[in-house]
Amino acid sequence: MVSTSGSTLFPLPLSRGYSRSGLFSSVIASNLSNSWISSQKKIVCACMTPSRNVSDGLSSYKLTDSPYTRILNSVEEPESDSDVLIECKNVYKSFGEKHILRGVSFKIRHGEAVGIIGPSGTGKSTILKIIAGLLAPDKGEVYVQGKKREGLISDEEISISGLRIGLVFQSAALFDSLTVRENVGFLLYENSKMSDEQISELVTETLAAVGLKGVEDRLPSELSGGMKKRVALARSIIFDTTKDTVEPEVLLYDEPTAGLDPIASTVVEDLIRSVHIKGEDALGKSGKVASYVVVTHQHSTIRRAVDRLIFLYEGKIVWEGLTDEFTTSTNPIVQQFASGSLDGPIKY
Ligand SMILES: Nc1ncnc2c1ncn2[C@@H]1O[C@H](COP(=O)(O)OP(=O)(O)OP(=O)(O)O)[C@@H](O)[C@H]1O
Repeated sequence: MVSTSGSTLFPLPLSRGYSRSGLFSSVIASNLSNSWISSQKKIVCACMTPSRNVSDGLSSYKLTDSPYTRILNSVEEPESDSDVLIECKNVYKSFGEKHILRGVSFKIRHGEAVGIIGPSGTGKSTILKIIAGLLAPDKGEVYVQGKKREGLISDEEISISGLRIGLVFQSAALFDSLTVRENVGFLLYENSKMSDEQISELVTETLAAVGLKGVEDRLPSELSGGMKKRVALARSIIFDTTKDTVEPEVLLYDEPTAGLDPIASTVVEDLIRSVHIKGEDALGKSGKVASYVVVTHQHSTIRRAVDRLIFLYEGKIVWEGLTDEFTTSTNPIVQQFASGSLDGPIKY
């Protein structure tokens, strides 16, 4: 996980010299290291994996509105890549002597809900950070809407790609000394021309969309773990309503249900669905998130929140398929992982 001293948010073009009060600047300074701040300008990214069952052969795809509905019982990918938001091509990443990613390739298409699963330490969070532009691959490329990303995230890239990429961290990573309203509206307070009243209204509306009411003036310490995750989600889906166009958005969730009880997990899983363009939020409006990628270990999250899975093991994709196919796969790695057995190719 990205270490942020318990405080961070995405997407985040951090303050560019303008701050409507000293409050946010001082909070950032007290919460985040300079190197972290300078690395967090803004995320623009979207990856989607073609549903390909590497070891089992591709089974039927049933995704409604998916390009894969056209290629039932075929290992071929859709002919057109016009809906590909993010592509990772042969990505390698090492940390010192540890070779974490060893040639990872996949695409994320518009409208997809993708899960990345696999044993601990196989590089799932690392691939999210590479997609988000927080880490650079040692080798290989990341394409955002067909445009190759050079280096890490930058302001230039934002305007070129026109795709907003949000990363929702495992810990809700809220600013402890800011209220819920200030946390959710943070980017708008820092970067938009919206008035405080407009932002406050929008924050209330966005919180309602994730099923939270009357918590605007609370501090994060006054919220339960599940509520904090919902606040973090609200923060990642709030948009500047004074802009003419709303950028398409890809959200990357890193273990969004880790540490939650089963019911709180269900709430968060449904929330993830509801803010997707195929879902409907608590206010009955369709969601704005074009595609999302979830890294998770939770079976309930796999079943409930994603349509397609990518299985990462020892730095490579060893299996891809629909969520339904996960438990019936004949791939011994997948079978062992799905059953939680100690016997099998995965060694601990
Ligand atoms: N910045 C870093 N410096 C050194 N090693 C790192 C760094 N980031 C990750 N690693 C190492 O890379 C490996 C993969 O980490 P990563 O967090 O991507 O795994 P993961 O699959 O998400 O694991 P988990 O399921 O346990 O969260 C781990 O061994 C981790 O210690």
